Amino acid sequence: MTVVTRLEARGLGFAYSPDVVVLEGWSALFEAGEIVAVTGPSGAGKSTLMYLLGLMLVPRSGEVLVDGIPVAHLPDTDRARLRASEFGFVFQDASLDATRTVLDNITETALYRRTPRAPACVRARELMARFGVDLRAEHRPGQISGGQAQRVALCRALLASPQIVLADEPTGNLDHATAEIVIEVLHHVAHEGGTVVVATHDPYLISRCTRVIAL
Ligand SMILES: Nc1ncnc2c1ncn2[C@@H]1O[C@H](COP(=O)(O)OP(=O)(O)OP(=O)(O)O)[C@@H](O)[C@H]1O
Repeated sequence: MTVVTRLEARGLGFAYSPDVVVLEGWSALFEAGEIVAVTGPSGAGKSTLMYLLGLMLVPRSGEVLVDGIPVAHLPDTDRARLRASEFGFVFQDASLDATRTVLDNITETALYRRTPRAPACVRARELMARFGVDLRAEHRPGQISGGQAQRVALCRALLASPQIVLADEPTGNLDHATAEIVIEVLHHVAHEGGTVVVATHDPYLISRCTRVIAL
């Protein structure tokens, strides 16, 4: 696998409509081995920034660069491929498919990468055990708690051992002990050479990051 060493936002601008301008000329560099907290008041644009960095939204100006290569304006299929191979994304609301089991939710991204299901399930079960949700593998998202759903979303994001992990309020619904497990896993990703960006209000998570950027 290509080892990604750097994620960069260069002069990013984004607006949902002419009167909802969220970012203007926003730049930052995220290096491998870092856990960067993006903070700011509600509505400042943290989630929007994560969607831009995660190539789910296209900026109206500026670029996102992965290892110096501009990727924000690639065709949809190329961005989707890059997302599947290099990025793990944890959404603020977990965004699980209510019709599928927890295990299927975690392993579904393996399909996009054409990874065989059996090894994906082994890895998914390892992650579930680590986050304490292994007993919920056959449940549907409607049958688990918000904190469990958030941990399931983390398992899904980490399934492919991505080089870049973007997490929107990853400790938002978690008690201290579970948040600590999540933070340790994010540190492990960074220690292995990954780049981690978290959008958060959580003072404890912020204190455990290696750098803080305020929006
Ligand atoms: N789909 C959308 N359409 C229109 N406006 C939107 C949309 N999503 C977000 N916004 C607006 O864009 C701005 C930034 O929203 P965003 O969710 O990125 O902020 P945030 O900093 O993550 O907030 P929070 O901390 O409350 O999650 C807000 O004013 C929000 O109302």
